[in-house]
Amino acid sequence: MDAHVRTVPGSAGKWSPAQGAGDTGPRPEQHDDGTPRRAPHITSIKTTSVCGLGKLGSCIAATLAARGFEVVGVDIDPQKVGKINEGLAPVDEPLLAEAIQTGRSRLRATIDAREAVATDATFFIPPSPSLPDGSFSNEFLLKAMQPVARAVKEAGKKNHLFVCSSTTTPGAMDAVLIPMLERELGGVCGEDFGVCYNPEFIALGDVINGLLDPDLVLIGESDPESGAALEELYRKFNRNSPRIARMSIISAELTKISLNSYITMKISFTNQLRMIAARHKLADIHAILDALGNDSRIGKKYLRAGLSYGGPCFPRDNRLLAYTARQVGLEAPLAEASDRVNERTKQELVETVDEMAQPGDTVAVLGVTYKPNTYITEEAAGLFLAQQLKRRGYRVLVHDFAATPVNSPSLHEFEQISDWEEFKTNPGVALAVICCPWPQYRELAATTGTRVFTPWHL
Ligand SMILES: NC(=O)c1ccc[n+]([C@@H]2O[C@H](COP(=O)([O-])OP(=O)(O)OC[C@H]3O[C@@H](n4cnc5c(N)ncnc54)[C@H](O)[C@@H]3O)[C@@H](O)[C@H]2O)c1
Ligand SMILES: O=c1ccn([C@@H]2O[C@H](COP(=O)(O)OP(=O)(O)O[C@H]3O[C@H](CO)[C@@H](O)[C@H](O)[C@H]3O)[C@@H](O)[C@H]2O)c(=O)[nH]1
Repeated sequence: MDAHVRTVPGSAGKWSPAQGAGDTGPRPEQHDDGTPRRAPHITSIKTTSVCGLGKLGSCIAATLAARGFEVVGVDIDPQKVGKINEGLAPVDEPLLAEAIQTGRSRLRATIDAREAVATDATFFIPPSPSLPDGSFSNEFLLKAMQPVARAVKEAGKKNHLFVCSSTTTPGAMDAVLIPMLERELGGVCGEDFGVCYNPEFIALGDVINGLLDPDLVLIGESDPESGAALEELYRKFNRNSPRIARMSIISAELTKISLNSYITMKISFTNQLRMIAARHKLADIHAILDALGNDSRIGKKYLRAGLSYGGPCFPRDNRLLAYTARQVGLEAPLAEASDRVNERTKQELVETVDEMAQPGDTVAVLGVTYKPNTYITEEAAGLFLAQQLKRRGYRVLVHDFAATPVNSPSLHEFEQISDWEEFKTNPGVALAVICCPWPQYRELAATTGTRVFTPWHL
């Protein structure tokens, strides 16, 4: 069987939108051989469990509890479990502590995954790190799902709903994760138990509001009953009335990475245009982008001239689309070009700074996170610049409003600017480069002897 287009086991052939309760048409009552189709008997979801209480999972658990659902949180990290049980936020995220307080009477956490069995549905949200070929590892999802499946089997439970919220390689749910569940449970997915693929479109720093008021809820479903149960949960959970898009699991896996890949394409287009405009003395990239953004087909969002995109999602989700194309014998030149332009954007920053100063000079790199309001430095332009300048023989000072050597160990190799209040009035360096648009950097005074380079045009 083609691992990337798996038929729904036990249903009449390939999943089609007509089988989704959110779309039109009746669900198939029979298999191809005429035997009656069973349904997994999933009804209303009142109690939930969330496996993986990290940056995303802890927010899902807390907001579910805050919105009235009973929640059991599961994590292999006893510290995160302990924090939740003490009513404290296990990760730094605005509004998370408040959500935990609001839902405290309905939220508890454990390291014992078997406790998830007592709930109607389990959301799985462990890491799915990138592998060197661009695909995402299934290892943590397999390890998180397996004990829950075993416990469901031991309990003789028939109607558990398994919801995967981690980002997966398209095809992995059907080729790897569902077959594991079928083996462990000794049943057929979509008949004896249900599976949904349900990634969230949240941005770090705004996760709680992003979960409660999303533009889109995406549900890939093994069968209409499972999709309908999850849709009903979201109708109670969301504060707005978002579009709930229901589809096959492979469609949802492709939708998830396509959305991020489309936006990275937009950012790279902007950077390409910025580099072209920079070669024309009278061209103003801001005037150009402002005009372009007025066309409703383009829009103003993510059309800001700045630096490269970074973080834990955009770069790797875009590369995953290219991997997914290669797996079916195709190229994804747009995704690959976005990646190349992004790498070129990083190099261009280093070259520009190298033209403004010289090895031996002291350069302050201000903002080493991939965006404001987070401590994450993964694939951040500022961190890349600091590393490259140090290699070229500059003395590099680093500052950030959230990232420190403690929460971002890659900063250990740099001298830190610890007192921003003092530095901002008297920088005393050859050059200061604002690599992340934290608004506080607007306060940086232009003083004699210090040049300030602001690629984000704060
Ligand atoms: N952070 C984001 O902005 C974001 C956004 C959208 C999607 N995602 C996706 O969500 C997933 C998780 O991301 P994250 O940033 O929350 O990761 P994270 O590393 O912050 O958290 C993962 C958590 O899972 C726990 N864990 C690991 N193995 C486990 C197991 N077997 N059982 C239970 N818990 C286990 C870890 O201890 C950790 O607390 C990834 O697939 C990521 O791509 C993340
Ligand atoms: O005009 C812009 C806007 C943003 N960025 C950069 O884009 C990156 C990502 O920013 P943002 O989207 O705010 O943060 P993320 O937390 O990475 O969220 C993205 O990745 C998540 C994980 O997949 C998705 O759920 C979200 O929808 C998606 O926005 C950052 O480096 C920004 O500097 C730009 O370069 N130009």
